[in-house]
Amino acid sequence: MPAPLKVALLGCGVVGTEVAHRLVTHADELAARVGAPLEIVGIAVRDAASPREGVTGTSLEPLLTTDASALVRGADVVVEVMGGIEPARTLILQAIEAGASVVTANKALLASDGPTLYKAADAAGVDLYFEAAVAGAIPIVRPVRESLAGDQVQRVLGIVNGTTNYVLDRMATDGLELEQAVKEAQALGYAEADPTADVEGYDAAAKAAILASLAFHTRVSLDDVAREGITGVTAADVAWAQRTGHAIKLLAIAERNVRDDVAGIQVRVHPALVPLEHPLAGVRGAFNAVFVEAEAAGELMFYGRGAGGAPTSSAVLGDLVSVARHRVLGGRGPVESSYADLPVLPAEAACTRFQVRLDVDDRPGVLAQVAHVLAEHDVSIEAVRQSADAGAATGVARLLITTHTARESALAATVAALTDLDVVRDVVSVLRVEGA
Ligand SMILES: NC(=O)c1ccc[n+]([C@@H]2O[C@H](COP(=O)([O-])OP(=O)(O)OC[C@H]3O[C@@H](n4cnc5c(N)ncnc54)[C@H](O)[C@@H]3O)[C@@H](O)[C@H]2O)c1
Ligand SMILES: N[C@@H](CCO)C(=O)O
Ligand code: NA
Repeated sequence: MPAPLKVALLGCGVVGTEVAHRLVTHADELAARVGAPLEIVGIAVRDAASPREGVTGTSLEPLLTTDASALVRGADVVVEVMGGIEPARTLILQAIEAGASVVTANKALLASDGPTLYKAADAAGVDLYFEAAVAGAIPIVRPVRESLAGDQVQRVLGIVNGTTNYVLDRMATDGLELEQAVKEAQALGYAEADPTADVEGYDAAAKAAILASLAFHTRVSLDDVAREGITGVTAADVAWAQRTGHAIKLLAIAERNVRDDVAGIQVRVHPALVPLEHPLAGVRGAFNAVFVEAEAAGELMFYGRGAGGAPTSSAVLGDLVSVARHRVLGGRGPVESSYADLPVLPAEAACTRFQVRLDVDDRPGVLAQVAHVLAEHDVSIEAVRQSADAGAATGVARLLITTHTARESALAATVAALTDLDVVRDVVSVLRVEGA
């Protein structure tokens, strides 16, 4: 068997500890799969003296170091699971310059500065793998980068944030308000003490940017993603969604689109109504799923755990085995593919169906006025439902309007005009309908 490959781990938290353990526990099998043993040469942490469950008192403890820079220079493969932009970015670049291949789980870094890393890896002739950065354990980066490399991806719809999926699911199953459900997610360790990155959609937006880059061979960064989190979703929205045969999901959407004869792509993250018959509607709890529509393959769905130490370590170790095999056998994996260079179209160009809930005066002619506003803005109505809803006051009717496909900008103008009508008391909610 060839000499061991030196593996440097950056970070020994939720993911790093699991990766280290599995490297030790399954050392023989991993060596057989790679064709060489994988030897951990060090684990970089902020404070080597602080006690760590599963590390302190084990054979891993002497490997802890606070000198990450020195560690990356002597490695064959660097596994970055520390997170954040700096020093992760500098350390990855140092590793690449020193000729090491890199495996990272860092979606935030890839979505903000991926091209710098890809370019450096390409120039140095080393691998940069990142399966764990999107939807944790679910194989999705590799299927899109490799298995679908001969196809034309048209659209990707993903539930890529487990925390928000858990929260929305709890709102649906027990009628919880958002705040209550977030507290529950925090108690279970899904949501951070500061849940902003999850509930405001930043985490999903980073993953959307990475998926869109891969699917459409185009550079897409976090700034290109139109983002709306779930903080505006109420228990009433969820109940109404159920009544009309939908689930509310936070979706990451990347799709081909055409605007003013210009072919481009659209990347957005927002809560959406998904018909209960759609496979994404059945993704419960903290699970993730990515639904891909490709020209030849048709519809595909990838489902599993998007977070957690063990599931995420599965993706990290899969990447580690791949890049290590390349070092043993020669060759490399795919490099960045951005040849298509499609423009990222503005959010207002997105086309989808909408469901608008309105409280209006309950008297003759009101429905006609409302319908006229939609017609004026070229928004076609698919269905209208009127109910004397519990929550609504006397003399007030609640209208639920579902539109045919309309442009985001047309819908926004419609909602503004509806708000200005005297007969409209309140535009209670506007939700996009996806996957229909
Ligand atoms: N936890 C998950 O479920 C999950 C899922 C997918 C991807 N990820 C990604 O994996 C990465 C790690 O996540 P985690 O949950 O294990 O984080 P964590 O906070 O549990 O662990 C981070 C580790 O990195 C170390 N570290 C941080 N900054 C450092 C620095 N400047 N110098 C030295 N060491 C430093 C910390 O000491 C700690 O050991 C992140 O990029 C995250 O986005 C996590
Ligand atoms: N916080 C993320 C996990 C890491 O990306 C989630 O809830 O899915
Ligand atoms: Na993944």
